[in-house]
Amino acid sequence: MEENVIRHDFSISKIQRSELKKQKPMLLWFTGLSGSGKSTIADAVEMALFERGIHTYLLDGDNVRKGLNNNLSFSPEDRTENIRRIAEVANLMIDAGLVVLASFVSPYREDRENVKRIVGYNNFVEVFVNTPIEECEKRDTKGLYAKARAGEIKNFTGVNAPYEAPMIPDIEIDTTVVSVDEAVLVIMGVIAKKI
Ligand SMILES: Nc1ncnc2c1ncn2[C@@H]1O[C@H](COP(=O)(O)OS(=O)(=O)O)[C@@H](OP(=O)(O)O)[C@H]1O
Ligand SMILES: Nc1ncnc2c1ncn2[C@@H]1O[C@H](COP(=O)(O)OP(=O)(O)O)[C@@H](O)[C@H]1O
Repeated sequence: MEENVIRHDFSISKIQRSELKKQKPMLLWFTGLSGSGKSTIADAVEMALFERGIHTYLLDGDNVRKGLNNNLSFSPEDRTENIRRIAEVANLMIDAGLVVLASFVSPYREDRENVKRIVGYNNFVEVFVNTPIEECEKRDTKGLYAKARAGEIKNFTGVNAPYEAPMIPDIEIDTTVVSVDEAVLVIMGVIAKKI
């Protein structure tokens, strides 16, 4: 089917949309265990960008797994499809000129590689929120680690499903030693030159 779909060349380009917004679009990808601090830091970075007049959008579990991807489970195949769809949505948003922030466990290295392929390596910044599992489990903000330990969740990342850490992330943050404000400063420092 796909071979019969022929792309139409529209008049307004990605570059023109980006110039109108006076910003360079990109994807800031937050990966890490549940409870590591991805959403908290992504939220704070989005606020910092917003205050500087940057047009953003934050993709995370609430607006994706409850909507677009509400037919997907946490099996390896469904996680791969989850991340693929998110990457395609992020790519459209990049095309629209936005700075996109995405906060997903995204435990598989190959899935994250695929995100880079889809959006383009130059548009991608990987933030590894590398908080030790002991700390994530102590926080247990949603009570999910307790459920997973009790055997009530069968493939919970870090407990009974793998997390493949990035080899060379662009930014790495351990929230046991870096505060939210410090994390924002580090991230803003790295992306300031790119936007
Ligand atoms: N089995 C299992 N493993 C990991 N996480 C689970 C699971 N079941 C539910 N949850 C909750 O769903 C959030 C992770 O969804 P993601 O879409 O980010 O996961 S993935 O990227 O497809 O692996 C994750 O949210 P965060 O805590 O924000 O990371 C969990 O709260
Ligand atoms: N330095 C920090 N950075 C980010 N979150 C932190 C930090 N210190 C404590 N926390 C707390 O850890 C929890 C992280 O939860 P959340 O951001 O939802 O993680 P995730 O999105 O990775 O599941 C929040 O309750 C947050 O207040």
